[in-house]
Amino acid sequence: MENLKIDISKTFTFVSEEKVNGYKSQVASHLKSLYEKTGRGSDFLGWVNLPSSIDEAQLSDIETTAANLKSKADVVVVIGIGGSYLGARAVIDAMSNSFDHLITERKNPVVIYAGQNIGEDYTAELLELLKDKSFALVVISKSGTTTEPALAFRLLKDLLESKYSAEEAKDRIVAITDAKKGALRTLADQKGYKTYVIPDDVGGRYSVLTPVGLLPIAVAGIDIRALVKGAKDMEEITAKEGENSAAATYAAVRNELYKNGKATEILVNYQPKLHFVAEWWKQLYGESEGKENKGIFPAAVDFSTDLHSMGQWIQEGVRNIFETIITVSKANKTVIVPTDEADLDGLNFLAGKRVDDVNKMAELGTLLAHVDGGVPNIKVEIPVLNEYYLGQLLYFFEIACGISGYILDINPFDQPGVEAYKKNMFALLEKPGFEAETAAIKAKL
Ligand SMILES: O=P(O)(O)OC[C@H]1O[C@H](O)[C@H](O)[C@@H](O)[C@@H]1O
Repeated sequence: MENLKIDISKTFTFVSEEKVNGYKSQVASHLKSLYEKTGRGSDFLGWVNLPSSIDEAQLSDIETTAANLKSKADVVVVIGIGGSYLGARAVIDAMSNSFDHLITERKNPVVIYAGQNIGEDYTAELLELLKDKSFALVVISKSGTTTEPALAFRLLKDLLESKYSAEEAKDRIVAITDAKKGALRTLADQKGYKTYVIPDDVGGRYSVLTPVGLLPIAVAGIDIRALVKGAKDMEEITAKEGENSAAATYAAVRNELYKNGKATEILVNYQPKLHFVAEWWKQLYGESEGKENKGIFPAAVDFSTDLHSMGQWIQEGVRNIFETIITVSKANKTVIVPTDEADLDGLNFLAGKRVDDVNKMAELGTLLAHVDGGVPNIKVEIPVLNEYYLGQLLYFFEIACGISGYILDINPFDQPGVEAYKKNMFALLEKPGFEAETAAIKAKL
């Protein structure tokens, strides 16, 4: 059976193959540190063996809860931000019909999101919409104290409790949070919600294969067993192949490119369904590596859409970028370009071809043009877009991120910088306990 593959040959006019191979011994030792939990941030390595440690009981419990929510609700609102949001959305968007929200004959509820922004119009429109819908809530916060999801949950819980009896409202809420700490845990225990625990040693951005990702994904009717199996196989492949694995190669080459002035990595997809995989990847790499004044800036584009907006910059702008394409070998569905007698659009030369053939030539043509234009290219390829290969892809990026962070010599498992905005926001909002910060920030205004 085929597995995820990486091709870095189109980086070798910019960095030498020899130099990239030169990372192997340090990559082997970083992998050892990850497996033996001896490197920086070693308290947060629970994700490394997560795919192989998820058991049947956990999977069937999640499926049962998902079935319960499906039987009750037409709309399930997943409340969370950052790592408590992006993994679920990445998989749900990748595996759902592109027009899912417009499909009326449904087997599964529509999954929508809240708590990932503080837009008042978004919030008002959501509350308005839900008034007349049968809905349920999955609220996710590892810390249990993040402002954005807490605010959204307060509002949505109020609406739910005004619509249903106390007992029914309780049965329409699932909370995913810390085992003991945080306001969400206290509330969930008091109200008697069904809860799932986010393990202490799994950080938000590495939590997609815990109930954080798996429950919403299962609610959307997506096969979580195949997803976990894909991740488990990639866990095994990486452990077996070590410094020669695809993940090790990716970590090594991106660091060598970075050393040679390529400070921005652009993740490219040619399937709009992968947009949120890139958003998930941006958090994974951005929060893991952007510290101590170091780190590749993770950016993303959707092609061919963005070739008509960002393509010019990528082709001819500052030469400090490289691209990583996620390529899907075969589309799942078939659309053939028809012949048109008049051929006024001049497209008859494409007649009989699949739309994916056109997409693939756009991909290859762009790749070659960008390499010619001074943009090194890494290709990460999966055979088809399904749950199994998404599982491989997610674990591949996670383990590569751990290795890459260690090559960069930072702690890839903390995010101290995120606190700065929170502190200012609380000071500006005059949160109790922030009196000194409030006085200090007001003096700056
Ligand atoms: O799950 P939570 O504790 O609510 O955190 C949600 C997100 O916000 C934080 O500020 C962190 O920077 C992220 O790493 C985290 O994923």
